[in-house]
Amino acid sequence: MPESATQQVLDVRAGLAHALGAAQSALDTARDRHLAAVERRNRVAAAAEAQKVRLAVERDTRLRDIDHQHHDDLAALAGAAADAGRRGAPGAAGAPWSSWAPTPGVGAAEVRVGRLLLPYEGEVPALVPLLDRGHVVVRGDAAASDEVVAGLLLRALGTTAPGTVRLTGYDPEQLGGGLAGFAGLATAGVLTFAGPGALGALLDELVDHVRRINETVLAGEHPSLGALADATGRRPEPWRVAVLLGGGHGDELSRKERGHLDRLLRTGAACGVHLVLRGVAVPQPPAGVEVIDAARDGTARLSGCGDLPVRLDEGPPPALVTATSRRIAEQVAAGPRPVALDTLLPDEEWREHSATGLSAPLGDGPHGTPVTVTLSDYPPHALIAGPSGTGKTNLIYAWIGALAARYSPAELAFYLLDFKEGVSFARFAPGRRDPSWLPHVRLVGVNVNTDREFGLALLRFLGAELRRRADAAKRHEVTNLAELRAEDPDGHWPRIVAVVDEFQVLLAGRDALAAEAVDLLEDLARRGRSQGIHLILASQDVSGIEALWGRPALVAQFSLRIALPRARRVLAETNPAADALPRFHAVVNADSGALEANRVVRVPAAGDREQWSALQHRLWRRRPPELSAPRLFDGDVVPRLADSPDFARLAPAPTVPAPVVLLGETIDVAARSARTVLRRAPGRNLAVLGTRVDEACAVLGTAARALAAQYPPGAARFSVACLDPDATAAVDALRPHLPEDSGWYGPDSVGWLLDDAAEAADADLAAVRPHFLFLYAVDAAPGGARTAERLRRILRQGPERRIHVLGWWRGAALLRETLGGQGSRTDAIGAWVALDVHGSELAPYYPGAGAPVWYPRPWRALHFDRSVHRGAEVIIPYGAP
Ligand SMILES: Nc1ncnc2c1ncn2[C@@H]1O[C@H](COP(=O)(O)OP(=O)(O)OP(=O)(O)O)[C@@H](O)[C@H]1O
Repeated sequence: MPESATQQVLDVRAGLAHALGAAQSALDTARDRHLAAVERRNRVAAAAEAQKVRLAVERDTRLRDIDHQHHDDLAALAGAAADAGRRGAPGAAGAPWSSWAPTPGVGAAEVRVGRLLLPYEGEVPALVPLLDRGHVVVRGDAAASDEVVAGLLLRALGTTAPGTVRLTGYDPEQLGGGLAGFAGLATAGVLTFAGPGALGALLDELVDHVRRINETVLAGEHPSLGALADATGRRPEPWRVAVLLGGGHGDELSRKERGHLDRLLRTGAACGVHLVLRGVAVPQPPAGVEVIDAARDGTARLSGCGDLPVRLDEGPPPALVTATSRRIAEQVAAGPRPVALDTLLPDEEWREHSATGLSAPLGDGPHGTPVTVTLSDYPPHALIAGPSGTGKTNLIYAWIGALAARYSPAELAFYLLDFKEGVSFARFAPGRRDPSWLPHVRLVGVNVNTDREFGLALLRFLGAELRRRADAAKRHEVTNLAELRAEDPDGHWPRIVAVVDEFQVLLAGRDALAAEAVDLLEDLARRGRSQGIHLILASQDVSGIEALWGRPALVAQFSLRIALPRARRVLAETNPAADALPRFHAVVNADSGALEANRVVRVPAAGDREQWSALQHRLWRRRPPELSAPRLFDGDVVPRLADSPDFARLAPAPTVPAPVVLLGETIDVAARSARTVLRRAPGRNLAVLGTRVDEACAVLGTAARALAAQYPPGAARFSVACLDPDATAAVDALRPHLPEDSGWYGPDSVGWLLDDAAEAADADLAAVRPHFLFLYAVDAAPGGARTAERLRRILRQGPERRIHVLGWWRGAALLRETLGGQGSRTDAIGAWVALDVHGSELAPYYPGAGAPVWYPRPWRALHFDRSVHRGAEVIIPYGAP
């Protein structure tokens, strides 16, 4: 056993040991597995953790990306909206008040009222459509609404040309106080108010206005005024913005008014009629009406901005409103900016023919189309009226320019006379600064207001031309200018246009001159039409011209009527069109002023010298070489003997049967010299009468120089006696112009001269050579009755014997004394020149019962020569050579 037991023990031990070992091994294995599993689990757990972190990061990144994208999209949208806002409301339509200034003509489609409240740092303006687009209804908080209305109006005014937006305010609650800042506009008519009871009338008027625009302006051709303006570049009618500030009571409008209001809200915008309503309920605003709901906190909802809240701008600073209103009113009062003269000029100059008439545009009509004016058989003559400063002269310039550019001088000739103070037509004649002239102009008369004779001279000249044309027509057996030109193609038959500005001066007064002028006018007006002679008479006020209205037949010939703003009576009595004309506009009416024939024309500025001279120089350079400069008659200029064509023609001749004495310039179209002929015949003496030394010396000096120019040396005897010290200088100045052997006498020596001449006058035979005695201040000759007796003998008998007195008496009565006193014969004085002597004093030297009409005026004289004159003529003494 022991052995076995031991063995057994050993076996058991071995078995145990084995089992232990196995167990140990299993344990180890198990442990290892456990460890591995733990490790694996740890790894998995760690991986799971990392994944979670990654996911979170990923999610955050994605969320951030989405945020950015969202933000960018929003910014892009808001930026685009802001851009669109700036484009839609440029300049004064959108600028902040701090830097606001009017930007007329930017053509804003919308105006800014505030900004959208967006989570975006840039600013997106909130805009509302107004001019040409729609209407605005403001509701809610009263103060905020007032500010919105003020802002809207100021922006509308600031984006348009002054005067092109007309406001009407209806403010029954505050009686205009709601628009107080804009009151300055009222002075220029840009803002008018409808009184508390006048809403109905205002709406009636606006509805009528819309109807008129639709019928007469749009006339089915354009859908709206805005479209018409886009198509033509011109806007014929202003915008009318009616601001109705109600009290917020729903019952304010009658049914009719409500109907009108609805109509205007629907149809007004196309016709430029816009409503800005505050406190006037509009239950169902139609499309095109923007509704602004203003809250007390300065936010608002705009119907055009959906749900986006809006922060309203503050109202414009009151000082800005008043200053802008004042400036706009000033600009409106000053009138529109002028159009350029060039708009009247043709593409090619001098292409037209005047055989049947003269047509030229005078400016443009309301739709921008030129308004053409024609002078022809009908209408033949024009009457223009415009109070001072309304542009009458400018209109005449424009007309002359438009005609002169179309017709060559062979087709058209102008005779221009201006009775106004000043020299408005002088620009057409060569001057000191500008030698050019308008080639068509044949005569320019300026500063003729005291020389009505010049107007008469023009009419006489035209009368003679009329006869010449009528004779030519008879010869060619034709009846009018067109036929004459066809029959006589080589003849020079331009149409004549005679313009007389301020013609009432010519016709004023009830004297012989006015009577003759009216007769001539009537004849010219009646017969001139067929002979191509057209009259344009212009006046500040034709209504006062009795000479015209007493002759309806004369007035009827002037069927072309042109009225400038506020001109009276030139149109028909029932035609008030001139009253409402804007500045620089005219009503042209080719049917004697009948209402239906009115055409309104905007006249371009032709007064500007630069624009004018460009045209005149161009035409002047093209003038035919044979054309002479026009005759310039300037009543303020003293003519010079050296310039006298008649003086230039005088030359020494072997025999001089009819010695010519020149005296001064006549007032006529041809610049003739007044003359008297000292034939060998009784009475051929000349008396100059009056106290004015310079003029008397000028007349005698001219006479002496003219006579001297006709004789070779020694062929005539010249004796000069100076008996008034004031005449010494003039007499001395004459010396170089008279022959060397002339005799010069003073108070001490004049007796010898008179003795000698009286003796020769008594002689049986005439002197071999003529003797001319120039006696300055005859009445001052010493010697009393003896001198007078000798003088009488010389005056009575001298001319028969070639002894002629050219004497200056310092009064008509003094001459009478020389002749033998009251009742004595005066026929020894065959010709006289009166200076400051009244017409009545001249009666003894004037044939017939009456006396000549003569009111002395500076540097003018009245000349009468009983051998040739029916009546006396006014002359202008020649001045310094
Ligand atoms: N169409 C126009 N556009 C711009 N300016 C004008 C126009 N017409 C006239 N004017 C300006 O208005 C002023 C007065 O014009 P104008 O001398 O022609 O008037 P008038 O009626 O002849 O006045 P008056 O009889 O006192 O001379 C001038 O300065 C002239 O340049």
